[in-house]
Amino acid sequence: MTLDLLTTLRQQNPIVLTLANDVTVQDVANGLNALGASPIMSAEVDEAEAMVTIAGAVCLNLGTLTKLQLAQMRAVGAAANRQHKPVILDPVAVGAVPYRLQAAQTLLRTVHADVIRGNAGEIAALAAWNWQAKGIDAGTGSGDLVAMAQACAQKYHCVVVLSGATDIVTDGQQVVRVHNGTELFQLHVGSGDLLSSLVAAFAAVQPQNLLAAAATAATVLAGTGELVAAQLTASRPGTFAMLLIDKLHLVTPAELSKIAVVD
Ligand SMILES: Nc1ncnc2c1ncn2[C@@H]1O[C@H](COP(=O)(O)OP(=O)(O)OP(=O)(O)O)[C@@H](O)[C@H]1O
Ligand SMILES: Cc1ncsc1CCO
Ligand SMILES: [Mg+2]
Repeated sequence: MTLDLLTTLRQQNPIVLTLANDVTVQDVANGLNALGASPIMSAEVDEAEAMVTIAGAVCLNLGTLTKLQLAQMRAVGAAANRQHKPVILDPVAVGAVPYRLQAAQTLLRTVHADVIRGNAGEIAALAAWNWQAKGIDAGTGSGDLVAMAQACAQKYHCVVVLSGATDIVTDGQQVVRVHNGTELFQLHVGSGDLLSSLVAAFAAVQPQNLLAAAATAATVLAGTGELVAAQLTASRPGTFAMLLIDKLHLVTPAELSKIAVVD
């Protein structure tokens, strides 16, 4: 993991195609843009191939899925696999809604996800581990989160980012833990959606090392949130969300290096 990748990202300004959810689409677009990537969203299956051609990576977010959107995700995902563009999957709420878990599993049979980014409840569901997810939130469960993330990565032959108080990034063997962050992320809906699209942005500039790309994305978002939280005198989720966008634009690799707790 190197934070110099943030400088590369800002120099290259990669196009990130996100098939977003209806709830957080604007936060995701603004977060990507503020950091230094170039967001594009799409809702039309017929433009799938052309969209993937101009993108450096794609993020498929299941947050408000419909049958139409699933068909679009199959088309975009297949095109990205063919064109060797990294595919990031955000399996929103698959731990809470069986329909979603089935939809994600079906999608993963035809599309290879290079990175899956989810909270503990979502990764547990994909790995078929016992857990009680709650809606879009991680929910409760016990067990070794690292082993769970590794099991999911091995099952789907991909990198997994299991986010939470500690973000766990693994390719099934190697493990990177990012200990930065702030509880304010949990009060701002869509922090995870943004993380998934930032993973895509870093994957676009470092496609040959997705473990490092994902770990850098996790460190940049968690570290930036931590820097913002340190400036707030009370728990203010609205202000946090606004200042987070500003700080994603201004934060430097040197600033993040000083506070990063990564092992
Ligand atoms: N308790 C916590 N302490 C510190 N940071 C946290 C905590 N919980 C989550 N984060 C950070 O929040 C970001 C989003 O992760 P999270 O696990 O909340 O995603 P999510 O559940 O998919 O969120 P959402 O559903 O709102 O999109 C990550 O950068 C993670 O490090
Ligand atoms: C609240 C919510 N519902 C579906 S997606 C979403 C945003 C968090 O992923
Ligand atoms: Mg989420």
